[in-house]
Amino acid sequence: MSTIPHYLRLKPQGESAEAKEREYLIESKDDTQVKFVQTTNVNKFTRIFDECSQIDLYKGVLEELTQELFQDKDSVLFTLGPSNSGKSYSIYGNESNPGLTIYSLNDIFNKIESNLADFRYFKKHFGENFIVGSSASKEKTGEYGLSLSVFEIYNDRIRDLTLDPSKTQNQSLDIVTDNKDGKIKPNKLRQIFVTNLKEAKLVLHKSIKRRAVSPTNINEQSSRSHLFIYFNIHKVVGRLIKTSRLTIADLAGSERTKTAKTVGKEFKEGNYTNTSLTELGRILALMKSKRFDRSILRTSKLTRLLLTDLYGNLNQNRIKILLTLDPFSSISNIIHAVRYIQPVSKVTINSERNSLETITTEFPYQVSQLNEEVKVLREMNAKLEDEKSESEAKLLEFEAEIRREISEEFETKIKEIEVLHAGETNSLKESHENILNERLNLLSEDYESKLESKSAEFDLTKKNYEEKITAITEGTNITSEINQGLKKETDSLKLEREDLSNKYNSIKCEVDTLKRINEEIKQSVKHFEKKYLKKSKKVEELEEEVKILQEQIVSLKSSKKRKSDASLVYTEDGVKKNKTEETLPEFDDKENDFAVPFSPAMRMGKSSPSKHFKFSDEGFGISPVKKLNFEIASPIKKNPLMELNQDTSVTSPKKSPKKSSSSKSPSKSPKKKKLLARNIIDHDNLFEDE
Ligand SMILES: Nc1ncnc2c1ncn2[C@@H]1O[C@H](COP(=O)(O)OP(=O)(O)OP(=O)(O)O)[C@@H](O)[C@H]1O
Repeated sequence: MSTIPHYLRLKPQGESAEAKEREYLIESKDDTQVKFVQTTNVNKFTRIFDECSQIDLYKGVLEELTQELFQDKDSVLFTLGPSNSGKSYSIYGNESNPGLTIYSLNDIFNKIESNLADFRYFKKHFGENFIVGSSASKEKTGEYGLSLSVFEIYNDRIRDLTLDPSKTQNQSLDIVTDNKDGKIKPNKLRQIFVTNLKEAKLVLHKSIKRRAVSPTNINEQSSRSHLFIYFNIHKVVGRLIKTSRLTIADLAGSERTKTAKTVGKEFKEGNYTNTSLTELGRILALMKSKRFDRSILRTSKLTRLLLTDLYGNLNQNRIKILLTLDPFSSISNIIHAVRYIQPVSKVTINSERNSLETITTEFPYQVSQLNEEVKVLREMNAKLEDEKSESEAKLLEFEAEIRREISEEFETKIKEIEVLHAGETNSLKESHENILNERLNLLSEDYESKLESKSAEFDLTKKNYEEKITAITEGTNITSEINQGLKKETDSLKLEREDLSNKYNSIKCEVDTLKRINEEIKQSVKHFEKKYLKKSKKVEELEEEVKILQEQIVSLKSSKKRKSDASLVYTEDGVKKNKTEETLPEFDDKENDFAVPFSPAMRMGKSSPSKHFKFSDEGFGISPVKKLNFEIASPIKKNPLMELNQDTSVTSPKKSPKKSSSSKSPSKSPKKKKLLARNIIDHDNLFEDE
């Protein structure tokens, strides 16, 4: 006979100066017993771990349970202890000091990694709550598989920690027996299939991070929930899947709320924790009693999940408890925590390990019988489930039927009541109608008299208005006459305005024409002025030439006189006579005054006058000077516009109508022809002038 294995781990003092100042609360101790200060009792443990490494703890506590997983044995290890005493450290550890779970996983994978089965077997068996990662391979032909489940009990609610917290805010899973593996567990709890240590560590790390923690006076990151980890080893046996489970539970700190100085939410959490731990202690104590009833486990979720396994496995040594204490903390917390473990130390169990193997070899018939029984029971269970759902459906139908019947019953009752009250209603209706009629009569009389007085008033008002309308109509007639007169006047004014505007337009046109003419005249005057200046220049040149000619004439005259003097003969009467006097005509200097039009070229001695004028001995019938005189005088006397036209015709030899008669002579040069034409014109003009 022995007790349930229960271990104590003592937290080391720590290196900080503050830690070193703290009092050591252990009076005496060895490998299995410890006595704390201020206490009289000696506390016994299966083994006490002081200043031990993580691996030593694993080997001393969990290694055995891990190995037994492969012998189809379920195991439970849970840690107890005040806050900050090292429960989480022992179970998970840290990067440099991995905890019990990591060593256990490492051992599991060492066994199964080369013997993994195709995950589809497990998926098919467990269904939607069996989660397979992308790294899982189908090609495996081994027999094992490992899945992890992580959940917490927080304020008596169960939450799956493998799910995102946003999806599990108000989650509270029920506890059920899973038909697939026959285990008690939270309903729809996810099982995460992992194929190597790295994956398994990741699942653990992620899930533990989601655990409810809050600061207490003792620990900044105090775990406020009971955390459960399931290592499910699945084994393919023919067409069956066998599952054995290792449960590791990290229970919330068992410190007294007074020491933890918690308030509000934390105080409530503390109460839940303490209640569940007290319940755990109570049930552990009861377990040794013959009066123990399995139904007592149902009192809390913690006891149901932990002690159902404990109860079943009690005699098989597959349950272990680890208490962690900090011997440098508070004695009251230590005593408080030890109190939970005391009942366990008193529970004696059969040291003979009645494993399944021994049972199978010793009682093969009974085992096969029991297996048959289990099979039948499972079938019955399935049938009962079907019946249950059928009954539920029937219940719903039945409920609907009852509702229908009740509503029909109510309807008939309502009708009966209506019939009962029909007579009463009619008499009431009549009396009400009478009262109403009387009131209506009174009201109508009153209204009629009021209506009469109002209609008289209306007639009077109507008459007044009619008179006013007549007066207004008369006034309207006068106004229309005035309007007509005004209209006529307006029309005539309109006509007048049209007339005036027409006149204005024509005057405007005239003014525009005059302006244009004026502009043309201005242009002509300008043109003429230019021409006049040109001609004046020409006149000056001609005058110059005339002067030269006159000088020549004078010299010619004097030479002529000399010649005539030389030919003079005295007549009988003493008068000097020219020898040729009879043949020569009388020559009046003034009358026959002429000028040879020398061009500037002639004056320069480049051309002789004889080239331009033909001096005939027969006489000078036409005087070019006359023409010159006319040309000088005419621009001043004539209309400038006429002058412009004449000038154009004269200066343009092609257009001149007079040119044709004189230019016909083929013997004459163009210059001579021009001069000849001018002489003819001059001749005509001379006659006109005369
Ligand atoms: N055996 C040990 N060796 C070294 N350090 C330890 C040991 N035990 C605990 N610690 C340290 O003490 C601190 C508190 O430990 P831990 O968080 O495990 O306490 P806890 O009991 O889980 O507290 P709570 O219940 O409040 O969550 C941690 O920093 C941890 O590293």
